[in-house]
Amino acid sequence: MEALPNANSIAYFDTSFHRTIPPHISSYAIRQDIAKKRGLQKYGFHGLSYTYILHAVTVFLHQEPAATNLIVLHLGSGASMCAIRAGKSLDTTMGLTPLNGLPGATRSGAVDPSLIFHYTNRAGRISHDRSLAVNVHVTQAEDILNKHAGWAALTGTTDFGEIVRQMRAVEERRAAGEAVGEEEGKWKLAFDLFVDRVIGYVGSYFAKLGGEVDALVFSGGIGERSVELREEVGVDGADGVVVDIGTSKDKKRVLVCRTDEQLEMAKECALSEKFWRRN
Ligand SMILES: Nc1ncnc2c1ncn2[C@@H]1O[C@H](COP(=O)(O)OP(=O)(O)O)[C@@H](O)[C@H]1O
Ligand SMILES: CC(=O)OP(=O)(O)O
Ligand SMILES: [Mg+2]
Repeated sequence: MEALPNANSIAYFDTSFHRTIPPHISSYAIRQDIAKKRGLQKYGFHGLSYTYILHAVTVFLHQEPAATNLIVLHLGSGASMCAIRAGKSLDTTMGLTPLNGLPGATRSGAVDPSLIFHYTNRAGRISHDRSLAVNVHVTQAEDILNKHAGWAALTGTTDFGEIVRQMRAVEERRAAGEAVGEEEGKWKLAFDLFVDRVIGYVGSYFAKLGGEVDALVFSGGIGERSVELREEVGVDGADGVVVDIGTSKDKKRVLVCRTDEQLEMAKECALSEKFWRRN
């Protein structure tokens, strides 16, 4: 801003791609007058990434977006998934905020919302007795679930690659007959927990798309690089912007797409006529 004081600043909303999510999917089952007044609905995130991936994948498949159904996994420090029907977002795992859905580096992902009240209560169960409240205000719960949960809370690292390496090392030590402390089970717990949530949404989105899925697309640091995770979700593979890594057990196409949110923003700016008009 200081270096280019006369430049226009352009903001892109990471939620725009998800504006096509139908109301019965984007609404929460709460009073709708309050929901509308306060804007309490599913917005979804990683929209720039999904826009980029949809374009790259449809070019790769030689298919029109309007004729393409995908299940896309954006698995990075922040992780989400998207069901794309006829080139449009039908559902996504993040919600009103990025907290919902899959766990991530420091996010818990979906939890039973009542967990917050149990977490902040000494008794471990809901009570109206204030003396039982621990020194955690409910508003702090949002911070805890966003910034002090996920891999960081489960294992002490935010690096998923490290979790996979440690899990493998433990398995090797076990196989060699070495004693392994109970605490070392945390690596596998984090890995398996993530795989479980991912598979849960793959199944849900497969059903929502009526089984008509052109491809399952892996992206984000974990999706692009973790062969272990892809194997657990049912597939395996390589390198390039979009790579065909074969078919899953049910004969669905599996792709890996190196996503690029910055390039998507730059492209949208470059292609928008209005940004090139002189004032
Ligand atoms: N080979 C790998 N196996 C598993 N995880 C990996 C591998 N390489 C990178 N990662 C993980 O990818 C994550 C970062 O993904 P990225 O999409 O760059 O995140 P961000 O959301 O910060 O942009 C880190 O947790 C990193 O450990
Ligand atoms: C919503 C979002 O972009 O999350 P992250 O930056 O963690 O990927
Ligand atoms: Mg990210």
